[in-house]
Amino acid sequence: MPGWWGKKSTKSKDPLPNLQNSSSGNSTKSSPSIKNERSRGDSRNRDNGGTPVTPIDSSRPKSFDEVSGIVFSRNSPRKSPDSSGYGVSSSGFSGFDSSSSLDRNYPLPRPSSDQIHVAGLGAGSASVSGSSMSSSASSDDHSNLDHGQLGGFRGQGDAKLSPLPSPTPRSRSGTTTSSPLHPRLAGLSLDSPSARLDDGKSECHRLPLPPSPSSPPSLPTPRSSAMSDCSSSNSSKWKKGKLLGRGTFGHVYVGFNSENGQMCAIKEVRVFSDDQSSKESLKQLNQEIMLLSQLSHPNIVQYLGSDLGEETLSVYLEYVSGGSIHKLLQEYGPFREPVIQNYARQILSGLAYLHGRNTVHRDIKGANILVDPNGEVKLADFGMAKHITSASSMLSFKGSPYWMAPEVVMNTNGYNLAVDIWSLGCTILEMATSKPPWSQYEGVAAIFKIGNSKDMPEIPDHLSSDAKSFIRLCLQREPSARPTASQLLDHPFVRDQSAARVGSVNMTKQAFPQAFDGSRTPTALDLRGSRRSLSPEGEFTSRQVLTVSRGMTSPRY
Ligand SMILES: Nc1ncnc2c1ncn2[C@@H]1O[C@H](COP(=O)(O)OP(=O)(O)OP(=O)(O)O)[C@@H](O)[C@H]1O
Repeated sequence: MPGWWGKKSTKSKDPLPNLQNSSSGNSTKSSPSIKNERSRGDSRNRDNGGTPVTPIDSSRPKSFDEVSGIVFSRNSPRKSPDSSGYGVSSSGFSGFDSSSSLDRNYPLPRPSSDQIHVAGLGAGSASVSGSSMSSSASSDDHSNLDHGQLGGFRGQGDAKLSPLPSPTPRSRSGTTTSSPLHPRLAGLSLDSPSARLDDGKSECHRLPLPPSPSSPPSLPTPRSSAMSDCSSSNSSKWKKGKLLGRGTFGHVYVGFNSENGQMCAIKEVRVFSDDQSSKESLKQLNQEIMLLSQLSHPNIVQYLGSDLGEETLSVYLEYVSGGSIHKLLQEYGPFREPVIQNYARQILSGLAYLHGRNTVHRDIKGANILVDPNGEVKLADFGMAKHITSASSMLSFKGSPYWMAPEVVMNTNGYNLAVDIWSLGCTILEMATSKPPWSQYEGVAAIFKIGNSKDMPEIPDHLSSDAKSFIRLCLQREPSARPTASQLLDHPFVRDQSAARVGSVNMTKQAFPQAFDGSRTPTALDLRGSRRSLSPEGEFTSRQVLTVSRGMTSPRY
């Protein structure tokens, strides 16, 4: 066991930690989870009109859920398993040398965040994400929110409910996108349990332009067909296919456009039930729409449009048929290091792009990272993501416990983009072992390990020194000591382009050799991949893609 691991984690020897006696000595952290969603200066739960959080009966043993007001992730290892930068400079960072002391206590520069926008709705405030947790004593980061920059559900007709003006959202075709939100949806007050569209009819709204460079030339682009055609509902263009999976707030189906042959993923949420959970679902999905609609990057699942129907809100997303990293781990076991390197580089690339837009994902983990048949990795599930401001780092307590950064657990001074770097480190460990760090501990003990101990999660010995160095950098307890995503792109673990030259295709093949049985005919979307390779040197030819995509079996859903 490497010395820097600190003391060995001993399963369940720790009594359930008394979080009230947190070592940080901050009285507000007695129960990190309950209080953390509160905005500065306002501890009331705005979503429930200031109703105080139900006190916990201290006279009996408590589960973590009770202590924290948090319900654990469906992906929690102790729960049922998941059924479930572009041109970013290193901002003065001098690079990595794996043999140096960088991975110990190298004083790394803080991520630059000159102007970070607060754009998120206070999603998830009143309940729980299935793959994540959030405090129930939520306001919705109101103190951090600039509603003038985000469309939302606050107040019908509220002039503040405009989409983010900056940075100007552009589609991959370079055209400025319009608001993804139906005006009436934007004006829908979630505070009113009876909020409905006037006529209840299914309508479409102006949609952002799709990634035309990736669309097969022989096929009409989504914009030229379903995506920008507001004369009829998007839903009439997309036929709902098989169920891909269930999230906390709805179901995800395959969608097929019988007019142009394209496929998508349809995330569907029932919207007009007059219950809090439905409103919460809608709110979270709206947040995801607002954020995703402004993003365009090969390593981020592309938003294609949305459709508000009588009873459902459907969000059309790029279909990533390989399933999540979590699912691949479940099916095929731990990944080999070259695959981890390749995936890590792509995740970092997506994160560098996201962080360059001052947006934090907040729920990076294997279950929220999808993989294409050609090995292209996409960040998904932006329900937790937020734009943040440097002046008001977030205080909300959201994310998935085992992937959660110490500052989120303890939440002494809020947190920032660096939480995603911690979660990336956890995800790399997840890829190497099929389990997240601290998975040997039950929820509250894991939270204690993350938040109150100085221990480093166990890093497998079989990993290279570069990999270990990379993971240790990500898992620096002091957020400011963690490198930024763009800095990490210079780390030898991911900088080495030999893996990229081999190409994502071979990486995938190497990772899942049993999946390549030659049985599957390549699709148009497979061909699309040949024009979308991230790596400058690693562009693969259509032939390569054809060779590999044939036979990549989809994970079982
Ligand atoms: N764009 C997509 N392409 C292919 N599959 C997808 C896509 N988006 C989601 N899925 C799959 O659909 C299922 C449900 O996804 P969803 O994002 O709703 O929930 P989740 O991430 O499992 O949980 P939660 O939203 O509660 O965190 C998952 O299995 C996920 O892998």
